[in-house]
Amino acid sequence: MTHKNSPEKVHALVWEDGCLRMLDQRLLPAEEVWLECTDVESVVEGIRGMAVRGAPAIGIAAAYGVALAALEVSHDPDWRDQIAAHVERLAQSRPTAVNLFWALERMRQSLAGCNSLGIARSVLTAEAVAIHQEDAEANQVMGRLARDLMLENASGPFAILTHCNTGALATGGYGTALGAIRSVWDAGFLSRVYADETRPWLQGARLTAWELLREGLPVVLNCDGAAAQILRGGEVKWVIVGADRITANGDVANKIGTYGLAILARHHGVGVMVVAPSSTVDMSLPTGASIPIEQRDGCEVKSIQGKTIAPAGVEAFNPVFDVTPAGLIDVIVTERGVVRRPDMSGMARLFNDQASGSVPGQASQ
Ligand SMILES: CSC[C@H]1O[C@H](OP(=O)(O)O)[C@H](O)[C@@H]1O
Repeated sequence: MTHKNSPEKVHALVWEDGCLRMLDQRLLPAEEVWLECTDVESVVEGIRGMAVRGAPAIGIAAAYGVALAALEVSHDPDWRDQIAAHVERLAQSRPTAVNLFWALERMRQSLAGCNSLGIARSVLTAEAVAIHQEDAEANQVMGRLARDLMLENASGPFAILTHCNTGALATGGYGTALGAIRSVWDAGFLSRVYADETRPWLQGARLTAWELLREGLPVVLNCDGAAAQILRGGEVKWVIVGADRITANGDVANKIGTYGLAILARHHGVGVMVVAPSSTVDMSLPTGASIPIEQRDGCEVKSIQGKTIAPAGVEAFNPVFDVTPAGLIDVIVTERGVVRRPDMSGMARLFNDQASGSVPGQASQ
């Protein structure tokens, strides 16, 4: 077991000599265990089983999966088809985060330019590393943009509430919503950050609290049901979340519970900010109604880390994302810029190059 996480820097994924090391987030915060992925199937299982999760991190892992595919296939005449079949397997791992399909399309385009397996092996590895690095850099840019926007009207430190985990564990590093929170903290304007526990998978309790506590940020863990009372108190100025897919009109798919949080925030006059890189934008879908929402096994609702908390026979409803309409979002921050009061024209201004539908969004049937 190799520890790659230092107190100041957390990684979800580490690529080393043809091996993708994946921090198994299912075991956090109790244990830091690294899975050694040397074939595509282990990456597919890691994404599907949520050893790695978080929209950008899923895309990055899938990109490395394609690089592993090139290393895995043999020098047969149909090597290109074999890689394409592995890409298809990766595309089936989880349906909602468009970052997965965006990354796979970028790897497909890199593969198309390779005329030998030897070249494909080095080109695809370099492309996956680039996707990883670009995401980490985008998060730094978004952190600055979000911080500057929040400080526009700030007379002093303020509190933020966040949902799920959008930190280094969900991205190429630093985080999206958590990147914005880290940037406000570094500027001396963060009084407290409330982290929703985020039932049923507990990304907030197990991951966000872990990330922020190890860096000394003033994180307070709360039950999802306490968010209304917290927002009513007036201390929180912003609800900041990530995204798994943003459509052409600014609708946002994100962790289940985000929609309700946005309604609460609007009711209490609290700003709603979505922070997400352009790899999360899917201009091929006109509204959030077309976003495929992942339904996971009801056992995730009826148990916690293997301990049953509900009668075995009860039916469970477990959609793990919901869609927040653009009208409930005050601002979307991307590395390309900021969209205030998001709508079709605001999104097109920044993402017109994708408006042609070139983004491979797997729309629901
Ligand atoms: C940086 S965006 C992370 C995004 O992904 C999470 O979902 P999951 O943990 O199921 O992959 C959640 O929607 C976060 O907002």
